[in-house]
Formats: sequence, structure tokens, C-alpha cells
Amino acid sequence: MEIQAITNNSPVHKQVFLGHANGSSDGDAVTISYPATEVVGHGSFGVVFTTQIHETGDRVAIKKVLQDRRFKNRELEIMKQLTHPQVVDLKYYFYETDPQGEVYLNLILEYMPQSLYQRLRHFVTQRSNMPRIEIKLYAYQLVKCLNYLHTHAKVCHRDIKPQNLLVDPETYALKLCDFGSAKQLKPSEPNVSYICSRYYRAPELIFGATNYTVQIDIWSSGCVMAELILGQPMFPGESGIDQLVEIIKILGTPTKQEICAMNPNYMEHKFPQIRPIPLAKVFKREDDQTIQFLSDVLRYDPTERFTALQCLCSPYFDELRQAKDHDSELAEAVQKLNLLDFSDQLEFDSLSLEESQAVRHRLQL
Ligand SMILES: Nc1ncnc2c1ncn2[C@@H]1O[C@H](COP(=O)(O)OP(=O)(O)OP(=O)(O)O)[C@@H](O)[C@H]1O
Repeated sequence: MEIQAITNNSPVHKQVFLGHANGSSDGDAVTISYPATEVVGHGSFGVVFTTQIHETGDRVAIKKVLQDRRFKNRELEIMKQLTHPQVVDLKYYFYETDPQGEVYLNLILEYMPQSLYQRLRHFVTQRSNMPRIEIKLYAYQLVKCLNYLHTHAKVCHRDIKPQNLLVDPETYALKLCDFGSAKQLKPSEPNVSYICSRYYRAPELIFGATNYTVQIDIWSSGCVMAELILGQPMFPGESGIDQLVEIIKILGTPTKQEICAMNPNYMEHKFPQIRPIPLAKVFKREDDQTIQFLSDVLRYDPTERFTALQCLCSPYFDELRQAKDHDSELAEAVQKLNLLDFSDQLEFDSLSLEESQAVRHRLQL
């Protein structure tokens, strides 16, 4: 879904709740005003439009979704808990009722100028490639975001794709949006496997697993990064099962052990034996570190697949860490985005003291 806005002059005044009030119920109410906007873009779950808050001058995106009165809105509950530089911030929210009595929830979000999908299309239509360093900056921010989401908030996004990654090509900032499919996964409770957009679905989801982990987001992230390099989806499946065929064409047939790691209940083991194509052949112009990173991330076995923290520590990102010693455009971007700053409370809180010291050392902090 794209966003657009047509504004007229009369401002709207709204009583709204703060996105991050203390306590679990609706927090403090404040009044804000903004130019009336007419919605033009429609998505599967609602509409998103953009405006500017008069009182603060902040540009925002307002996502309006139909609220089922029987349930708490999970997207709202999750967004209220999240604060991280690589997560689109929930500034305020409010409810409104239309003349038919339907209730809508409006999420007022920090605005970002483009999606990564639009950014990639810009290069594809110019018949050029996204610069390698731009890909690396986005990939780093994505795994930094996932480390926070998976280890601190214990949330799995479940719909990582270029359309849900918002970027600012001027600063190279990247932020994750659309927590409409996100969920806190509990090891003892099954979860539906029919989530995530097709090209980015982890193989364990295609195998129908209901005991999957946050590692499904890592697979999707690998697919996104591969797409930024190739200029097109790496696994463009035409249907649910064809998605698996596309994966097998490159990674080869999964072994029995790998199938068992993806879904121990999957009994059908009859697959044609296809040999893997080395990733160095798929990504002919990429260096060894890039190839190694992609092969660490695009693994069938979710327990073998790198975690977000292992991704952050990958030598692939050393170029960003080393940039701080140079006087360059890259050093400036890394510094302005605070990419080498980590919070013990938000990003390393699942680690022991020794582990977090070792990680800090590896991340050259
Ligand atoms: N904070 C934001 N700033 C700018 N654009 C945004 C923002 N949030 C969402 N968008 C735009 O709106 C689109 C749809 O947003 P989102 O994915 O949250 O809605 P959705 O109804 O879940 O959409 P979908 O059709 O993907 O299911 C995004 O792909 C992006 O282009």
C-alpha cells in the first residue's frame, strides 16, 4: 500500500493518547491538530495517510484500521512497548466511530519518506544497482532492529519484506513498520504457519511448522538483502508450494535432518534430489564476506541459521565499524545514525556480563 495525501485548509482537532504512556491501559490524553487529509491509498488492513502535527511540527503517517471490538488490537499493544531507533515510533493513537457505528483505530506514526521497495525500484528503473554500502547500512540496521525485537521485546515481526522497511535515502536511516502480524512467541504455544509474504517465507513455514521461532524473521531478512543485491526477489515463488521449489533450486534439497529441524511432524520426505548452487555463483560480483553472510542467514535449519546478534557480529559489517577511523561520507552516516551505539538494557539484556563484554569487544565499541 502506498501513502498519499490531499490536504484542505481546515485543521482537525483530536484528543489522542500518547503512544508510550506508563501503565498498560490507555495513557494520558492530549489534543493535537493537523490539516484535514483525504485518504487515497488503501491497504489490506486499512489506509495510511500523511500529515503534519501543528503543535510539534512533526511529519507523521496515520494508519487507520478497522477495530474488532471483541479483541485488543495486537499491533497497538506491541507498538506501545517498542522504542528503538530502527522501529517506526508510535507517537499517538485515537479511536473514531463512523456513521455506521464501525470503530477505527488510528495509529499516528513517525513519518519516513520511502519504503525500501520504492528505493530499490528507483535503481531498477534506472538499470543500475543499489550501491553495496547502502545495502550494508540497511542490512545492519535491520539486524540491529531484530536483535532488539527478538531478545528484548521477545516479539517476532512475521512480515519482514521491502514494503515494511521504511528508509530515508538522504541519511540511510531504516525503520521497521507494520506490526500487524507481529506476535510474542511462547515456546509452549503453537502459532499459525500461514503468515509472512510469500517470497520472504522461511522454509519451516512452508513445511507447515507451528512451533517456529523468531528465526523466521532472519530468513526473511536474508531474502530482502539478496533482493537488494539482485534487483529482484531471490525466491520468486508463484504459489505456496512453488516457493519451496524456488528455494530448493538454489539451496538444494534439504536433508532429512534439516526437514526434521524445520518441522518434526512433516512425514512426506519424497523430494527430487537437487544439488545446491554455490551462492558465489548466484551473487557473482559479491565479495567473500557478503557470500558468507548470506549463507549464514539463508539456512534451512532455523537453529543453524544465524541469530540477529550473530549477524551483527559478522565480518560483513566490519566495514561499518572500521569507518569510524576514517574521515568519509560513510563515517558520517554511521555516526549520525549512532550505528555503533548499543544500550545494555535494550540490546544486550539477555546476555550475561561476560557475554555482553565479549560482544561489545567484537562490535568494537
Ligand atoms: N510511518 C510511515 N511513514 C511513511 N509511510 C508509511 C508509514 N507507515 C506505513 N507507510 C506506508 O504505508 C504502507 C502500508 O503500511 P502498513 O504496511 O503498515 O499497512 P498495511 O495495511 O498493513 O499494509 P499491507 O497492504 O502491506 O498489509 C507501507 O508500505 C508504507 O509505504
